[in-house]
Amino acid sequence: MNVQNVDYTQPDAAERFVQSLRETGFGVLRNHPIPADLVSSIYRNWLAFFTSEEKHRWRYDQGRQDGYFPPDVSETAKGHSVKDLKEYYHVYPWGRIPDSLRDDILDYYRRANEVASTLLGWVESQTPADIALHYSEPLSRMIEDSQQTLLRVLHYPPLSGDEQPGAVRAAAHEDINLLTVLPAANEPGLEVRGGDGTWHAVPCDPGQLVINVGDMLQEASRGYFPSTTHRVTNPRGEARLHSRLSLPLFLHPRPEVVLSERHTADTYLKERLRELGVI
Ligand SMILES: O=C(O)CCC(=O)C(=O)O
Ligand SMILES: [Fe+2]
Repeated sequence: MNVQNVDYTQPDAAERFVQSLRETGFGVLRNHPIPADLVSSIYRNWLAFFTSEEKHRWRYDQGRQDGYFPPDVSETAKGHSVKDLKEYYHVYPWGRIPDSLRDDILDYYRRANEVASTLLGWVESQTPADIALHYSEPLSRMIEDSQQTLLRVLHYPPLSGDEQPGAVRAAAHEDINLLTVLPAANEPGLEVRGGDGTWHAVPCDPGQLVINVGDMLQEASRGYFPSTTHRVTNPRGEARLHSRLSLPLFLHPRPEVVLSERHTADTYLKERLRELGVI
């Protein structure tokens, strides 16, 4: 398992990055256009939000799925029985966002979507012709004007010691969407499973971006791009007392986009959300 760390500004960036996605389902980018201080200010301000009682006023709406998801409703990964040790906030540009957090998070949403669109262009241009002919439209167009693309602000609280046995920050799972764009978290823990079943830390220094393939791209590329299993492990030692923040952007096509003969983006998403028990 060799997740490549690619300089976004180099002429061979598209080729090296997409090869890493093909071989590992993951790629890491440095020298990308998203300002590191925007990410660190988002982490700082949202940590304050998660550690205040105000968050409860922003509880999510079951139908719209925007807002705050407390630890007792957060996800149970497919095939697992214990809930992940996390709470999160679902940001959509059309959704509810606390006023003081709004400008930064929407600025990030816009910038990350712009980078994502470039990356989908790279993926498209590096897909062999016999696979690309099955894409129902250009990959970057699939997310254009999509209202479904989800920015999740994730908070993994410090461990208290009375967690349920077997509970982890994020149990092994695959992402549902096309690609996930993830700036370096403020603490380590993200791991990807190799073909031989062994776990590998995803290298990601501050300021870098991690990108991974989701099930929808795997579906649209007929398995050419693998949606690999990943997890977030519990910290040990003194790090147990640290909060961990991360900020995955899950790129979701417009609902009517055809992914394959079996699925549109909408039928695919609904099937997976039912499995997760969140709808
Ligand atoms: O927190 C992370 O680093 C990854 C989170 C993740 O994999 C997810 O929310 O799907
Ligand atoms: Fe994930």
